[in-house]
Amino acid sequence: MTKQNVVPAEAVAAITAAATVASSSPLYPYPPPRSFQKKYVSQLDFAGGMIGTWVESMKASSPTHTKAVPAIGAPVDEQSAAWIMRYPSALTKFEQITSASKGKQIVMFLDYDGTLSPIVEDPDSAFMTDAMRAAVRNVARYFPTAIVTGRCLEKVIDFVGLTELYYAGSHGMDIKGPAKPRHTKAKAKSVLFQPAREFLPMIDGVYKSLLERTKSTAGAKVENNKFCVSVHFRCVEEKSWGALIEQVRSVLKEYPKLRLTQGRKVLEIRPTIKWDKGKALEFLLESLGFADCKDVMPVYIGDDRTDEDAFKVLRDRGQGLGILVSKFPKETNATYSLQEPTEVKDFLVRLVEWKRPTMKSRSKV
Ligand SMILES: O=P(O)(O)OC[C@H]1O[C@H](O[C@H]2O[C@H](CO)[C@@H](O)[C@H](O)[C@H]2O)[C@H](O)[C@@H](O)[C@@H]1O
Repeated sequence: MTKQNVVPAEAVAAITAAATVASSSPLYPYPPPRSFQKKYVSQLDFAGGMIGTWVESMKASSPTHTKAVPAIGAPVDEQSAAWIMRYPSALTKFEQITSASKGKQIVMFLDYDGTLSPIVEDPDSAFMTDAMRAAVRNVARYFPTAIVTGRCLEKVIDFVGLTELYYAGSHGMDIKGPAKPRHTKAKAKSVLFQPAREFLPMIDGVYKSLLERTKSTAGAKVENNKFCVSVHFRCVEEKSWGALIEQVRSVLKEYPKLRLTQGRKVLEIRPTIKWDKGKALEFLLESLGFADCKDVMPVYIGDDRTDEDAFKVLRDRGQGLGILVSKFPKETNATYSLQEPTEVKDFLVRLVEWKRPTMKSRSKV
């Protein structure tokens, strides 16, 4: 797990300060400022006085006043225009993306919630549409494709329903490949990797304790994601967020080997190992035989803080590109943006349409 997902006390203070600025700025702090990312890798600072700052962090990551980026063709205000110049739409820059991929194998990495499925109140009802499923299926015919998610493997495979994909569940801590890999350069073998296996009994224990401890908070939902646990506060009244974080704190103080990070109206509890979606991306590229390969172009599409780890890996490698799914201007390590899952679907469909004639004309040569 990298530093940028951890939201320790001092970073939270910075977030709070930045959030004040955010009322006059189009950007809300996401991820926390870099100066605060380095120091805190695994500690969970939950001293009594920090509850308030956690609540501030929860508010800062759930903005309600930020202006949405206007849809393509709609009038654009100055601030959104500056953001969209910096992170242009992957649809309007489609040709730029495809020409960058000339001579290279695209490998597609897709986050699930907020990327393939719209964000909904009930995590068990976050279904993807049939049209999205068809788009992902078609993409996987032409490019090796992996779903990289905070969800547990079983649930996301159930939601997606495509056996031909690679899956990295539990924020990359549970990786599984298709039974019959199609595109791999490496000798075909099924991939299975679980770097946090030893944490399974601990995660089970913390899940049960969190279920018990948070049951008095109306709307709170605890989800067991096998190698990590999510505590959802989307349906918790804001006035109860402090009580909820205190309940989570009281459980986690018994588990120094676990840490707390934050996603979209969700608190995520996971092992302190240095493993994240970025590491999962690198692992999968290696498994596919593209470890030190120059002619590969990984494309990662995601909407959440945890996806920033993968965007950053691509930036640091100087290879491939990240596409942030967001209706709101955010700081990001991605290169391009898309506003919502329907635009993700449109992008995937265009990619297949672009690849299909290329494949046909090649086969005639
Ligand atoms: O890595 P992801 O695939 O983006 O998973 C991150 C979390 O996604 C889910 O929660 C989010 O989506 C829910 C359904 O739309 C929504 O109700 C919730 O507020 C969001 O945070 C999932 O339920 C979590 O376990 C994942 O950690």
